[in-house]
Amino acid sequence: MSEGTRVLVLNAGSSSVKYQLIDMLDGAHLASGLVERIGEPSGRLVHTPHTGERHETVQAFPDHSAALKAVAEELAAEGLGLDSPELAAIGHRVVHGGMRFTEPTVITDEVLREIRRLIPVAPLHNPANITGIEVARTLRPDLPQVAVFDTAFHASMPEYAARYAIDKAVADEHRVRRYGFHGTSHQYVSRATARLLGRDPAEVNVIVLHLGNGASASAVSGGRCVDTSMGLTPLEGLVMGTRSGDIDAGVVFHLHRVGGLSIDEIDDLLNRRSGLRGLCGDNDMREIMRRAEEGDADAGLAFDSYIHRLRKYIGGYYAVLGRVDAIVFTAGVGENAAAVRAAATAGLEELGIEVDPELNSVRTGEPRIISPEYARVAVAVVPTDEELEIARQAFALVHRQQREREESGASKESGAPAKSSGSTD
Ligand SMILES: Nc1ncnc2c1ncn2[C@@H]1O[C@H](COP(=O)(O)OP(=O)(O)O)[C@@H](O)[C@H]1O
Ligand SMILES: CC(=O)OP(=O)(O)O
Ligand SMILES: [Mg+2]
Repeated sequence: MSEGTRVLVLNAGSSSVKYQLIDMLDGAHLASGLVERIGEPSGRLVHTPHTGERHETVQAFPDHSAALKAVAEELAAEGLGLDSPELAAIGHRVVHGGMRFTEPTVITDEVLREIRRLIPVAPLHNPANITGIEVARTLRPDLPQVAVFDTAFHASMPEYAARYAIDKAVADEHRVRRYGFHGTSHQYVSRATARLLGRDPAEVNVIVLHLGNGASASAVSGGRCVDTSMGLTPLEGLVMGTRSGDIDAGVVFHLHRVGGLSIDEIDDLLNRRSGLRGLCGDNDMREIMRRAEEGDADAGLAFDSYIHRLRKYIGGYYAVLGRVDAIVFTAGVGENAAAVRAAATAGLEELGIEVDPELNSVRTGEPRIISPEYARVAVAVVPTDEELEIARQAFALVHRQQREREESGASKESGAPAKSSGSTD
């Protein structure tokens, strides 16, 4: 076991890899970066060292393996290579953990098989996560590789929120239930919001709106998730960049029977050609707001549909929680789009929800409250840091296992019965 204090976190997406190297002694981000457009003729690696200038490399990255090797070289050039004895673990974001993985887990061959088995319920995400794990294992086979699951935080949802109202036997046989995603972000942001309010997370009720490319809402009560908008797959819920969110399941039958589309075509339609992109051709909120401002009707409708769905979830989770202490916006759109925050909360004064236009327009990377002081519900913007949360959880697990091994070694030497390894697999 290494004495290292650093964790490399990999968040491998379908065509990108985000990474961060974090020192757990002080939480310092030693380096971070992003490889984009993997598999395309022209890719891009943006690397940001702890000190010094961020720099870009434009070149083709034919696959995830090439991308991760380039990341390893960037880190090595700064003396932060993957061969460093200071690395304690590599933490991986894994999107779907199914029923089984509700805790951070050291990745064995068997764990990897289970993550692979879950590909059909996270087709955009789990395959990339697996590639990241496989490449990292070949680069550092001796290091613990830890999976932190997007679904884990939502495992606390009560059955009545997690169940679909369908035949129980069919649901059980195929493990059809609502799992929820972006859990690492919802967990991190809900806690950070409690801190921002100067309150104990165990006391506060928060509605978290994670609005990135994928988007989800959650209702968090006393630090535990009680409902979330994504379901069996990351398709349910809010209107997203390219995903439809909530839809009548009858649309699928209709498109198949009457429209003649195959199931795979409908899958592609709802996951990749719907949401904002489906409504107006663009999936970047910046571009949509610009077009809407210029009077483009499709962009205007896309924006309004996005906001309408968001408001339905705010209202729904208000009722689920009964009392709301804070509504918090996070991820690319939530952190940056003041117009989305203003529109999502407009006219809700009767519910104690109000946003101060001046506070809302401040641009900073710091967690902040944007509601007036007198408002009953605090409205906040809290930048998410999934990578830091993954690093914390991976490091804590590796340490716990090391301590348990040491204790069991000591008890064997003293002749006392050994404790179990406490592995979470
Ligand atoms: N200044 C901005 N204004 C509005 N939207 C923004 C801004 N910056 C980023 N975004 C939106 O954030 C999205 C990406 O969010 P992010 O959380 O990085 O997504 P993901 O992690 O899912 O890739 C982009 O698609 C873009 O629409
Ligand atoms: C689960 C999910 O939607 O993730 P992302 O936002 O990274 O696509
Ligand atoms: Mg994200």
